[in-house]
Amino acid sequence: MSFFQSLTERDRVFDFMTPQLSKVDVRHGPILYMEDVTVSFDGFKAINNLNLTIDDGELRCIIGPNGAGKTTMMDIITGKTRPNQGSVWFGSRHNLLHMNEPDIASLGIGRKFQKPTVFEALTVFENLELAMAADKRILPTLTARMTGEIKDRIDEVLETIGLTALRHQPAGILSHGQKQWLEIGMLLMQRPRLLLVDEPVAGMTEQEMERTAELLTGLAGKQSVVVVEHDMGFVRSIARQVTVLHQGSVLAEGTMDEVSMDPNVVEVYLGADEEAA
Ligand SMILES: Nc1ncnc2c1ncn2[C@@H]1O[C@H](COP(=O)(O)OP(=O)(O)OP(=O)(O)O)[C@@H](O)[C@H]1O
Repeated sequence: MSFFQSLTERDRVFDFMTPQLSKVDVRHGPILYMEDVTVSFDGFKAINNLNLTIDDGELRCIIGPNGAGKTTMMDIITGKTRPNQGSVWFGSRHNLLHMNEPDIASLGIGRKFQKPTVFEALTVFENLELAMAADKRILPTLTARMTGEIKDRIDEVLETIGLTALRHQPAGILSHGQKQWLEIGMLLMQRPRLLLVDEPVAGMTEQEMERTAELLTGLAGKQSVVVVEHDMGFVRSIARQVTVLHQGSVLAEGTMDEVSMDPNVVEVYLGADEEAA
């Protein structure tokens, strides 16, 4: 095929769309590797010798009581908080402790905070477009051809998040759940390899929770997804592997059934949760 023919291929993904991501090397191990990580705040160990690995394409749920260190763990992965000791690797090539927040994000680690922060006055479509344009690697090289590719990507993401019919509506009219999906879509625009999702179903209706479960389980495989969630019913509906954090360390790991039967977990977390329910 000639060079000019290759330029007209419909399904071609230009290098600028996935430049760093292909460099994440998972051939010999997990996509995320945390070993012996400790973080102290004024002498208090919010994370204490934490060991955690996430496999490529895995969907992992992280649960644990308030103050267990879940948010701090996400902050370490995204470069917001630096640990006092330990190693954190993305694939086998990228030492995240040597990188800053923007570089970690452009490597393909996306984070969804609990509160949706979509641009309410813009349409659903424009929000997705903006998420792509925010990628500094793309803006200077935009051409009509590439804009077409971005439109295709937006259509694909709209389909994934179930908002195709609402594409031209302002994001401000969306329900809480739809805003959460749109924000996940905004992260997907940049084709992340690892998505960190903080309490995605807080404040959602039952129906929205079901749709979110479908969305997250559908994303797994294509990317790795780490979900921090307090709603045990939701965790049970999506989780294959669950990690229970307690006092900054892993207390238990396994299927939801395995961890629910672990006496230590029942004592510090699930027992109290079920009594409260
Ligand atoms: N910047 C900080 N300075 C001091 N202490 C902090 C700081 N950030 C977190 N902590 C403490 O570290 C511990 C772990 O907090 P973290 O927010 O990571 O827990 P969490 O598991 O996310 O809790 P929650 O479920 O309530 O969100 C808590 O005791 C918290 O008060």
